Amino acid sequence: SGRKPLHIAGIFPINGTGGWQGGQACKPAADMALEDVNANKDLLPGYKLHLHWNDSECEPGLGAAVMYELLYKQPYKLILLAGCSTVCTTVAEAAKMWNLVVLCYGASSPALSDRIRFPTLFRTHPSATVQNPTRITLMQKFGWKKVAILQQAEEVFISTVEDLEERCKKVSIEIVTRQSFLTDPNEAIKNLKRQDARIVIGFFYVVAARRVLCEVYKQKLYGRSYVWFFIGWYEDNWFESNLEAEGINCTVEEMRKAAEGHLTTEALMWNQEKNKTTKSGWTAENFQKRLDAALKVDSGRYPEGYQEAPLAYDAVWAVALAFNKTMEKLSQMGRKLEDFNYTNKIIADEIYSAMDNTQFIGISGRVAFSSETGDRIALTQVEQLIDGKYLVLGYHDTEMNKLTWDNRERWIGGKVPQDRTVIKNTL
Ligand SMILES: CC1(C)CO[C@@H](CC(=O)O)CN1
Repeated sequence: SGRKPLHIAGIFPINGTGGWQGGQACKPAADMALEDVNANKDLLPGYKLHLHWNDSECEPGLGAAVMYELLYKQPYKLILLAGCSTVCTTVAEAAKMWNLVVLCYGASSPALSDRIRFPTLFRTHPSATVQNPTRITLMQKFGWKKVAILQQAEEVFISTVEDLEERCKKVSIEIVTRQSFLTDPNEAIKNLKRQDARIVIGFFYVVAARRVLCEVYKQKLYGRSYVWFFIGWYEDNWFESNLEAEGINCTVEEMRKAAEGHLTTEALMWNQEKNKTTKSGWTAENFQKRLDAALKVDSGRYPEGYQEAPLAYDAVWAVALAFNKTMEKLSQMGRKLEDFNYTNKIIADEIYSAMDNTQFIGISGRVAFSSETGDRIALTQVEQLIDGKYLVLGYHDTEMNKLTWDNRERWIGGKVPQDRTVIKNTL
């Protein structure tokens, strides 16, 4: 095609069993974006983006080895895409030695917001802390000033809870107790009961969530006097699947009873205006049809990372838009993007500032990065499990601190549960 190549590196978690194998859907989504970007006449005229990639299996050690290989093998790469928090932590900490911008499409860990440790990191995947302002807004909306925390002892949850505690303090919401567990939640839940916790914010992966829910049933910490917040990105029927396999000694019925009425918060990864055309020319709806065909999901089996596929697609678009801006700027300085060779700080700084200012409407919604942390700015969604089905209750825009609410919430006792035992005056 006679177009000059612009080489980028990509690390995707595809095989392996530990962590998140989201590359299974994110790599095909990135390929779709490359196709669209290279077919777009207005973008990178005279150039073609080339993606050189490998599998990290969501293992940081393998991710580091794959990164060195991608960087040391000619040709030089201009930017590094990566997924999985553990891999992004490793590659983003090293990337500054090559003056490389790193763009993570699948990393939720709050630790990655540390600009000192990760000076060149950007993410199209929101940090897990993006849900905290939404949790606070819900507590204020329903008048809950005393809440409890139940968390699994994992780095991502520890730093998310620390952020939530800081935010609660600022608005004088009291954390009556913070219980954590490694794999068995029973003792922690017993402590919640002992402290008469009524509003509990949960932070755990889905396997632990099933153990929590069964123990909540056994200890009767559910129903009209309790509100549980769970993370919203578990699969829809998480509370009634895998019970045998995971040795959960509750029936589906008991799990449903304990789960009824709980709230969830999650970051939005698919543009809610399904038929609004995005920068790529696709609507989220048509993108989904195209992705389903590419992944052959007619069998109903969705590969891991399906939820996050728009984040990988938009990451490639962000690279193309940032490179476009960089090339224009560099040509005024008599330099060329393709001359970048890991030591040219001037070109590296132009790539950085172009990425920092990149904003567009993507398949995952408005894409923009916070200047102080490189974090994705995102909307969150609130759902409630009503009659065993998740219902969207509303959306929260953390930037504008605006809650869009449909008033569809339902409480088992017909009224909002209290955050503590209300002592009726006996007079
Ligand atoms: C929402 C989820 C599942 C959170 O973990 C991300 C993976 C990671 O942070 O390692 C992928 N997206």
